[in-house]
Amino acid sequence: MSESYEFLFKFLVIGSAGAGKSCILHQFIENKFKQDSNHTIGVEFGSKVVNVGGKAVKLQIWDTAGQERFRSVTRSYYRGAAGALLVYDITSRETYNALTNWLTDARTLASPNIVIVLVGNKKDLEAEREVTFMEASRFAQENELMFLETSALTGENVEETFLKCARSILTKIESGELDPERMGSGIQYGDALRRMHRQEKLQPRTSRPDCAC
Ligand SMILES: Nc1nc2c(ncn2[C@@H]2O[C@H](COP(=O)(O)OP(=O)(O)OP(=O)(O)O)[C@@H](O)[C@H]2O)c(=O)[nH]1
Repeated sequence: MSESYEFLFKFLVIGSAGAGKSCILHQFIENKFKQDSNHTIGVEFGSKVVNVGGKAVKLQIWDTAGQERFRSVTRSYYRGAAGALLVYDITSRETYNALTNWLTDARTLASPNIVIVLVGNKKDLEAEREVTFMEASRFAQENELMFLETSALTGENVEETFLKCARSILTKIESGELDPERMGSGIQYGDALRRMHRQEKLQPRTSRPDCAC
């Protein structure tokens, strides 16, 4: 598959251990459920080119360990992320209660303009649910987050979650709210756009046909 893309966005996947972060990433990239997922040691990486409103966007995704003992390592990956998936497990109130801490880390350590999607995972385990959709939805609203429930097992809403985050970033670039050229924006131009910008810089459009000077 061609690796040609217009933008590259750096994404983080954060949240408590066992929430299903690695399984979500695996489902997104491989289109299948990761059997026997072990705890992530430090950070893992994946990437995929997606179509966002007709534009090819490469998502460079860093899947971080949820375990406390890796916190100092994972924190060093937050810088310069354009988007984040903040994951909890709908069958574990403990992972939901930890969201505020994860959110504080994301907002202080990553780019201040980071786009965050709250993800309630394990939607397939309805009978074991401990956190209602309404409750999490309210939390998302209060904290200006987008919100979706997913199942890494069935694949429900997994791709939609990444696309939702990418779409929001792209909209902000197009409206001028996000500047891809700002250091640490977590956004890079792909080859075609980079060439165009370089050319514009080399050949500034100074001569105007209607100009008498
Ligand atoms: N039923 C169900 N189980 C899931 C789902 N997603 C993950 N799991 C299970 O939850 C457990 C933890 O999943 P992981 O993806 O390893 O969790 P993690 O958030 O990456 O954990 P850390 O790497 O320790 O931070 C595994 O046993 C998975 O099989 C899901 O959507 N549904």
